[in-house]
Amino acid sequence: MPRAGSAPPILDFSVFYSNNASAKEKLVADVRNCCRHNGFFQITGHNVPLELQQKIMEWNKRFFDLSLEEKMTVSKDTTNIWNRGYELLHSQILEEGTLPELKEGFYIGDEISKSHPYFVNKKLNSGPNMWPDASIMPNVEDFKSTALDYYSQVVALAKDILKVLALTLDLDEGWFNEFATGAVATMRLLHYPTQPPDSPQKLTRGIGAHTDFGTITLLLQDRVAGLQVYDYATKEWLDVKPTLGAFVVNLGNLMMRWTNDKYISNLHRVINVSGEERYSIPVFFSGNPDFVVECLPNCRKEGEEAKYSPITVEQAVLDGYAYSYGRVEKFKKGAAKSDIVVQASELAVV
Ligand SMILES: O=C(O)CCC(=O)C(=O)O
Ligand SMILES: [Fe+2]
Repeated sequence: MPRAGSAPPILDFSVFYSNNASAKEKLVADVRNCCRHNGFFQITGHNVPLELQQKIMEWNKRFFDLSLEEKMTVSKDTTNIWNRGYELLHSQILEEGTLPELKEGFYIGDEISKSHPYFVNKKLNSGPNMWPDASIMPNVEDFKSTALDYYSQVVALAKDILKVLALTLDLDEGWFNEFATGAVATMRLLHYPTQPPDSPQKLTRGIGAHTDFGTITLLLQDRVAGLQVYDYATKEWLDVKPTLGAFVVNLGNLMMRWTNDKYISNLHRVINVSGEERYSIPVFFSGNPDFVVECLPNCRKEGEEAKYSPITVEQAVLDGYAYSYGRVEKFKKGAAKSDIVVQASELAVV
């Protein structure tokens, strides 16, 4: 476990909070295997209540049900200097050679003010959240408190998962504490309209094949499938079917870098051909922006070189953003259009 060709397993995280040492050891071993295999696993038995997951998912739907004009009142491009608020359909291309993505989003982070040092110093695009006006969204206070409660509980869970990850690497359980203090994490509500039947199959993506830029991502899916993880052994895309109450956890590029590629930050994508609207909520845990990530002590042998040079969390994550959003700019200017068909058909994995 896990075998080649099998979807990310569901692990019972409740043993982390128990006194059962052998069950905890088994959890650590299972997580370690997943990290080495494809960097994906799912967890149930965590402390985030099902009702809270369902409530934020309801708000997710209600937000995207607003008219375009209403959503544009909290557009992230009206500020264009920090990464909060509404993002239009077709704003990203994460997979080279595919069309702008069939998804819209709403970015939320820590509820900070304009005097917060992370905003003043433009740390990792942090800034005040943008909430719709009550004239547009009655009961917006409930949206806000639900979103912030959910956000803080998922961030707390991410910190517990980091403790398990430390144990998988034979490090002290608190090894990531300093990195996790003052951490930046970003949550996005996502809506994937169903793919129109006449859209080009090979070029259309809800989100193109990509790896996440940060450290770990905790994803909540609603009941509509569409998420797929690439399996290198079988060269197949594996469906990650939604499971009530479960979080999908995956490692990001920073964790791969940190472990000298011992752990995998894996390709995944969303294609929504279900005929239904799909909603999901990833929380991207980046870490303290100023923390310097360098090869962990026991992830290379004596005398062996680290594959990557040390980098701050901030630099690593911003590089990832520039890469994906830059591609859309290129596309809009028409520069990439002639390449699209060729590149997409060359992909071994479409
Ligand atoms: O919506 C999903 O299921 C996946 C989202 C995702 O991979 C991302 O936002 O990075
Ligand atoms: Fe992702």
